Amino acid sequence: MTNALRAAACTSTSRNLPLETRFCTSWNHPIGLNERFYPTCVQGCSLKFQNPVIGRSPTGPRQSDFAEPPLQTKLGTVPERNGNLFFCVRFQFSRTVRFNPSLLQVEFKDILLRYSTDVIGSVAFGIDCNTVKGGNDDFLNMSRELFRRNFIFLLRFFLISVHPVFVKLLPFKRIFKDMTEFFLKLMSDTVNYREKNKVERNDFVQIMMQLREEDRNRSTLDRASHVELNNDTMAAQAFLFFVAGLDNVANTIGFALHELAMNHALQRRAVAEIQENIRKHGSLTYDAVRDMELIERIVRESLRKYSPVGILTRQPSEPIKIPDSDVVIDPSVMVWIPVWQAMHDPDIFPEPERFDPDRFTEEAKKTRHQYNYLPFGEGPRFCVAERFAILEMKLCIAGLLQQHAFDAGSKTDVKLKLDPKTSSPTPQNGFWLQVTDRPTSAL
Ligand code: HEM
Repeated sequence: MTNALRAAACTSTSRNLPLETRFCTSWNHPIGLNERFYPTCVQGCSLKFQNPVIGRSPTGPRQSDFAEPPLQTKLGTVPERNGNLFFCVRFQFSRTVRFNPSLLQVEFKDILLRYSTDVIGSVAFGIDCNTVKGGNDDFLNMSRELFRRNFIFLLRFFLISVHPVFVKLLPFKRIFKDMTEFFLKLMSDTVNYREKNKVERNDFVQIMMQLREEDRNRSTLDRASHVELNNDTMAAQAFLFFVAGLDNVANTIGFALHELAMNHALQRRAVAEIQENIRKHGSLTYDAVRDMELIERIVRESLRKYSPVGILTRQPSEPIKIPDSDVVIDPSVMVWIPVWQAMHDPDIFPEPERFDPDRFTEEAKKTRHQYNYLPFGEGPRFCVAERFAILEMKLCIAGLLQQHAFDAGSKTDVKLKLDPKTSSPTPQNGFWLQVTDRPTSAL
């Protein structure tokens, strides 16, 4: 048994994860940077992994980049993407109606992947991919390639989960040569175009360009303490967003839609909340989406029941004793934190297979330890884009429910079969749903 597996085994027997308050200070991300492969976009050797001891790189994204008000302005481009999404659903809808009037069914997995690709393309790379409308397929092909479930994908995932040394040993840069070159060129073209034409957009590329400018004005000594932001490191950073923000988002929305289709009472409550907030704010604005508490609880419950992340990997920066035991985790040990298991523990979330957004009311949350629910991780390495992702998903669900009613159709797997070949829950047969137009009188 490897050290990592041993540590995982001992944490999984402990219901109160041994993270406690020192989670934020005493646990590092175990994957280190390997200069030789830097900046291989593909293996995430981006600024994220710059310095596992210090935590986030000073030039990497900051949580504040995703907090209001910048979040509000970044989201400005998302309704536009939502517009395309509705167009796509309508297109599929009219096509199915035309070909087979009895089967008004739409497969959402592909549409949602296109939606999240368009959002990340716009937010992280500053380009309009329009994949939902069948535009830039290069970008979409990259996302499909990235999540292709083949032997290399599984091997790569398994090996880097077991030990960070595999990030150093495996020639990822060579294996994913085309992908690496694609993203490096994309970033350098975008930055060069903006510099030449003095274009400014409200997106992540702009933030990185500003940080690079600030960095240039720092002293040489100051600059030497971290990696320089240049087109390559910016591409690596944006690529991390690309990896982190596609499948997770698409699947979480898909599972939520599936559960809403199976539970009409819940769907009616959700639609009532959407109607109320659209009436209050005039349309599906940022404020309207922010105020939708039930939709947020639906997203959070989808993240609990179908968490895209099964384990978190950490390495203690000092020996850590597991409370109420004689187990001490040595800093040389890599630890797997079984977040999936905690979120399916019947003592913490009774009847864990039941989809119940009310587990996330303020009162219900007070009854649990905060580390029992970790879909976005915790501590210095937690997901920088949590708030952004939640809003992106809420906006998509609210927009779809505003226009359509969802139901199970003949192609729907009422009890979704999950694909055993994937590292995060993915429905084997996609998200087939029966879709009907919601009468305008309902809104
Ligand atoms: C359903 C949506 C998402 C889930 C469940 C999710 C989950 C996570 C988790 C668990 C981590 C921490 C990994 C660890 O502890 O090792 C993480 C990190 C990260 N996520 Fe997300 N994420 C989501 C969406 C996004 C999106 C949309 C973006 C980009 C726009 C994003 C960007 C990042 C980045 C940059 C990190 C690395 C943070 C760092 O270590 O500095 N994520 N995410």
